[in-house]
Amino acid sequence: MKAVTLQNVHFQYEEEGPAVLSGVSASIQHGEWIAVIGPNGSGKSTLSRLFNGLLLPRTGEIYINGKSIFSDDDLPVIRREVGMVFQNPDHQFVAPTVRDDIAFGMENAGVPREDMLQRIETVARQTGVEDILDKEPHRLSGGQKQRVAIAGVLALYPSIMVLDEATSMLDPNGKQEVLHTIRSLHASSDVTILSVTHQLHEALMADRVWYMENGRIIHDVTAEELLHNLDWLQEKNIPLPYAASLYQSLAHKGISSRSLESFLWREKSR
Ligand SMILES: Nc1ncnc2c1ncn2[C@@H]1O[C@H](COP(=O)(O)OP(=O)(O)OP(=O)(O)O)[C@@H](O)[C@H]1O
Repeated sequence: MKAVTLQNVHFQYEEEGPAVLSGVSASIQHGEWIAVIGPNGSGKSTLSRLFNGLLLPRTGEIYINGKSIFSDDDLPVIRREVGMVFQNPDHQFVAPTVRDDIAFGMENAGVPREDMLQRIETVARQTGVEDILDKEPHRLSGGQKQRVAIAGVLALYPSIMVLDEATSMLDPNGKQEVLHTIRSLHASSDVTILSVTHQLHEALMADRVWYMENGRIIHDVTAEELLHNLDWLQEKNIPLPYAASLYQSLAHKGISSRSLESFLWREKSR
């Protein structure tokens, strides 16, 4: 059974409005990390919001861990199984301290108190927020806030985590902190990850990349395949990471640089 199956999914926000998703079919294996890239307005965020039924397709089917998003019985289960982290770290807090904030979702889900304490400890360690549990969320840096948001989602033991441009509002340090957290989560757990991003170097950290255009996934490739199609990426006006752009310039001059290629791979697997 796949973690996610999308079958010919169509979506539009208004009855007579334009098609936003036009026949999306794809699937994700358990434990896989998929990054979604593509131009503004191509439907990336909309697609990510279908994963936990925040939005429902007009037509088509979505199965999450084998359960249909259209089943009234399964939808509440799906909502528990899919954790969402959004772009703006300031919009995700409800409690006066980090600890209470992580506990909030668990209280709503009826997690027993002893389990809650244990889970807070575990997810705080996973996201590196152990030392700020008693702090007020609004006093934290952007990277810390997003890691607390991820901790709150992880505490509910999701099997799928959707991150919609979770690093885009962060400074370079904050981005690094959050990416480090996602990478170690991917390496150490079997949580399935879908991350929407405009940054190619972030997308290259994933196992597979979906490139969207006009409401369709027009490329579904491994990160390796993407790295070997740098010319195509440039045609699509996707800014290349510096090392990739240097590699491409040298390749165009007929200089093949094995050491730069291995550097790119080291960057990817770091
Ligand atoms: N709530 C909404 N109501 C109506 N139209 C919407 C709504 N949200 C998004 N859209 C439209 O749907 C299309 C896809 O938007 P979406 O945010 O999914 O794209 P995106 O690829 O995530 O874009 P970006 O990279 O700019 O975030 C756009 O044309 C957008 O204007």
